[in-house]
Amino acid sequence: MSAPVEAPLSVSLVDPQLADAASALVEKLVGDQVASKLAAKDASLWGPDAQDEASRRLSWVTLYESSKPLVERLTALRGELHADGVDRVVLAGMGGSSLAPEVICHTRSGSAVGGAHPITVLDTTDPGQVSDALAGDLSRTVLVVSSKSGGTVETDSQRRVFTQVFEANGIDAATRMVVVTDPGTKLADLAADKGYRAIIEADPEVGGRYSALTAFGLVPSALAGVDVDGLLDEAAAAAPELQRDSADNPAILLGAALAAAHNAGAEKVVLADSGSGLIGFGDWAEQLIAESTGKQGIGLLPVVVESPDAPGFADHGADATVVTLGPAVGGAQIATEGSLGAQFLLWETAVALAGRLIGIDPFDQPDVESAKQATRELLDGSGSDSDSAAEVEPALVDGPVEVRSLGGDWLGSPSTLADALRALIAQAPDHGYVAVQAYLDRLDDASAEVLRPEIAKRTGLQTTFGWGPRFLHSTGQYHKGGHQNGVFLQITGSVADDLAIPDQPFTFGQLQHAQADGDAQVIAAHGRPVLRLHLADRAAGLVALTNAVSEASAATGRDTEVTR
Ligand SMILES: O=P(O)(O)OC[C@H]1O[C@H](O)[C@H](O)[C@@H](O)[C@@H]1O
Repeated sequence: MSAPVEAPLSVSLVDPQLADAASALVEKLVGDQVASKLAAKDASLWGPDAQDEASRRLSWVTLYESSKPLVERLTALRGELHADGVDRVVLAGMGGSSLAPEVICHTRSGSAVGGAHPITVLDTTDPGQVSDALAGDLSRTVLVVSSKSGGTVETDSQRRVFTQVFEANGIDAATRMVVVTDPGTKLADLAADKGYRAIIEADPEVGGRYSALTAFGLVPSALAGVDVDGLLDEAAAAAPELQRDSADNPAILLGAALAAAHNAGAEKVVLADSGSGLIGFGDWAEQLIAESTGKQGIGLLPVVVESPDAPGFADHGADATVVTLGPAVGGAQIATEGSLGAQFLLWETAVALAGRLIGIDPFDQPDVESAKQATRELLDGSGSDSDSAAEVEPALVDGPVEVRSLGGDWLGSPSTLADALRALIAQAPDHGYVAVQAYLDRLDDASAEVLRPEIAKRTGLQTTFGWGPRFLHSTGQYHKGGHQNGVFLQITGSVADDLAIPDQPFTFGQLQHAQADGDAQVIAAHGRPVLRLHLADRAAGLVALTNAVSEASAATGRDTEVTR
């Protein structure tokens, strides 16, 4: 048992106008006793249509207790693996099955029990990035295969290739596989059949994005050396405060403020870290907010920015609410502070409460499946090739960048990449947003991340950045289900060395491109413009693209840089 945890948790509504707008909603939540009803797992809180789903999705409110028995088992498993010389943890998992352990491991690497151990999170189909993970020291590697549904194609593909490469290196793959999944999935059956090292069943009554404190968050983190008992204690220490029907309950304040902002047209939630010490928390919150609320044409769009100084934060417009994780700085309207375990529970509770106030079901994700379906059809050949972005002749080839468009006849006849970017930006309505979707290698092509602040600075539009296919399991729901005012910049890249997926008729490279094509088709079918840029040379293409963004801003009429 860890030492008792003092977990000061606070939400400050710094902006008086927002605090004022939120106060009526705070009163309503308190009067309706929503916090205590949620603590009692009352599934009726989101209305009759959501009740059935909610009745199977509320175990997250007490995970700080129900996950405790896992701790001992995980400590023992880690000890056994270490005794075998296995201390490199690779995690195969998407969305809710990898975002929380990534934050936990990075945040806690300084406070790990018995010394920190690295974790490699593999939430990608990029052949280069998967190959790099395979090139690590396999003699010391355990693969945690995490999937609630047990059927996610990225995770299954990673499991297949690791199995093959373990065996090729003379390692019994079954001894290196730890599976986390819901009871009764086909992954659970396969793991039992093959005699995998461990099968850890997760609580099926918790959805993926609320599963930080279930086996999905705890197994990889504990194997990587994190004190997960302490994390649960942090959440336990915060719980009484979050369950109180009181106007100073931090979750009530945060949920009411987000809903009040949404209802006043400030539906983008810009998240910047201001010294919280929680590394990557914004990426975890992004999935929680986008998938929980982005549906029925409304919702909150999370925009994770580099710092409170980054474009989109201090210079935000009336369409955005700016939030610091950590102390309020740089014009923050809301600030949240607290330990990691406490902040997981705070944000989960606040988003569930905001969902009630906005009028959506926070536990479903009705638009995620459409892109998966389109990808499957492209891979099995049942989709029409003419629907595939890759099959369309480029409108333009500018140096290393091939330019195509989907979602209407808006591109015209660009003569440069900068023209094409201008045409895309011109499609954004006032208070719209730009989504940059990079189907590239998150490590080797990391320079792509500069596109977000550059585009935001030069257009004055809120701009998000996501690695594909990672974001499909996060903001992907919002893009299709939320406010339909986005324009989409999709980037794919050439594949130098493709990687086969054992016993599948497609490679990682083909899967990655089919995921890009499938999502582009679905977004275009919603009538939204997609500019598809294929980088025939990734490094040169990213340089050309960054230059084109500066060039394009000179004539978009949206260049706010000069006016600031
Ligand atoms: O854990 P899995 O079943 O593999 O699912 C991984 C992810 O898949 C989908 O995209 C869902 O929308 C996400 O909420 C989920 O986290």
